[in-house]
Amino acid sequence: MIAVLGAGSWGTALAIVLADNGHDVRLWGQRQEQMDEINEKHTNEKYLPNIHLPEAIVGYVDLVKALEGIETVVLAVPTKAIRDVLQRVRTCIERPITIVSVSKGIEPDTHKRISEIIEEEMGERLQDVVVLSGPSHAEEVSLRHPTTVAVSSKNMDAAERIQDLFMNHQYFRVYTNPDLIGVEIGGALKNIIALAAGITDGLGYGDNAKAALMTRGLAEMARLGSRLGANPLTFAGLTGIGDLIVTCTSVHSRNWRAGNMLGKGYALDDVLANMGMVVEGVRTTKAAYQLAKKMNVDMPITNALYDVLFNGKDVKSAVDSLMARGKTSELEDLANISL
Ligand SMILES: NC(=O)C1=CN([C@@H]2O[C@H](COP(=O)(O)OP(=O)(O)OC[C@H]3O[C@@H](n4cnc5c(N)ncnc54)[C@H](OP(=O)(O)O)[C@@H]3O)[C@@H](O)[C@H]2O)C=CC1
Ligand SMILES: O=C(CO)COP(=O)(O)O
Repeated sequence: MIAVLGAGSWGTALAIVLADNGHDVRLWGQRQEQMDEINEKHTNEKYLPNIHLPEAIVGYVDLVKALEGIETVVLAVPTKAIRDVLQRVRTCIERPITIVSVSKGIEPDTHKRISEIIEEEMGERLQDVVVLSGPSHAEEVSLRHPTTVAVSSKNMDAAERIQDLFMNHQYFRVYTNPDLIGVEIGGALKNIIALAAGITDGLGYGDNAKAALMTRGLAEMARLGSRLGANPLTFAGLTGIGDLIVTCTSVHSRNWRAGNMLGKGYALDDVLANMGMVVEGVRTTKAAYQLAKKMNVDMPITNALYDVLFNGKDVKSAVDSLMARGKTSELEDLANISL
């Protein structure tokens, strides 16, 4: 029995994987009518339209009941809700639990990764935290289309247990990667680049601009990541370039879609109000901007996006100012290693 906290797109899609793998799943959400829909109709139309959910998924609105006797919890709420949800979880459990973190972001102001927030909030009530990340749109996972992700943890035995839980030999393939920092930083920062890629698409620029953003975006992801202690090679893997590709090139991506609307001239508040789902890249842009300043790491795309999102800079001038920068070498400061 596994509990999945957060009945949005990703929590529900991962509940399907777990149910397909033979597990009973308690899917916890905060709205009674949504849990009734899951239990009576076996659907979650708002987040995964036209998908029939396996009957092994049972919706719970009562967190105490959802967590009764549970040892493994998948945490699938937006990053801004994580502290609040964990503070409630802590009071509901009697023994330490393993938490699988599947949310992607960095916290503004504290600059903590999600696994660090989980450790801080759970204290002694935490057995292990395992991060699951990679190129994986919920919409495609729920259709059982072939998908690959990676898991990482400070305790790789725990990561392997979670690999076994999620991996199946039909459509969901799970790799391990011991580089916890790289896995989390890649998954968080790719959302910034996806917003930027959406903007250039919205402005009507073509494939050259998008390839430039993705490549130079990956360079700045690796630059900050390696300064934080990540292995630069992780950025060439599923949780780096893999997730960057899927997020920058897919209409499923909420970050790309939000960027696309900004590129077409819509205001940020209207874009977010109309999305109806989380756009993590906005909050992560603030965190990465602050972190890059603090650590003196050059992140031109992140800085340009920060100006668009938080200083009202017009999108076209943000792209123009990126192109107007002084000359540099492609490999300069690419990673915190000597080349
Ligand atoms: N969607 C995807 O394909 C993927 C998403 N992710 C990551 O997973 C995380 C969750 O994203 P996703 O599922 O897509 O988001 P959605 O916007 O689809 O769903 C968010 C869910 O979280 C719930 N929620 C929000 N705030 C709270 C709260 N305070 N307490 C309890 N529940 C809350 C919402 O409930 P309600 O409906 O009641 O508002 C909703 O069920 C994000 O960090 C995202 O980056 C990672 C990989 C793939
Ligand atoms: O992380 C994701 C795919 O791997 C989902 O991206 P979006 O949040 O942009 O939809």
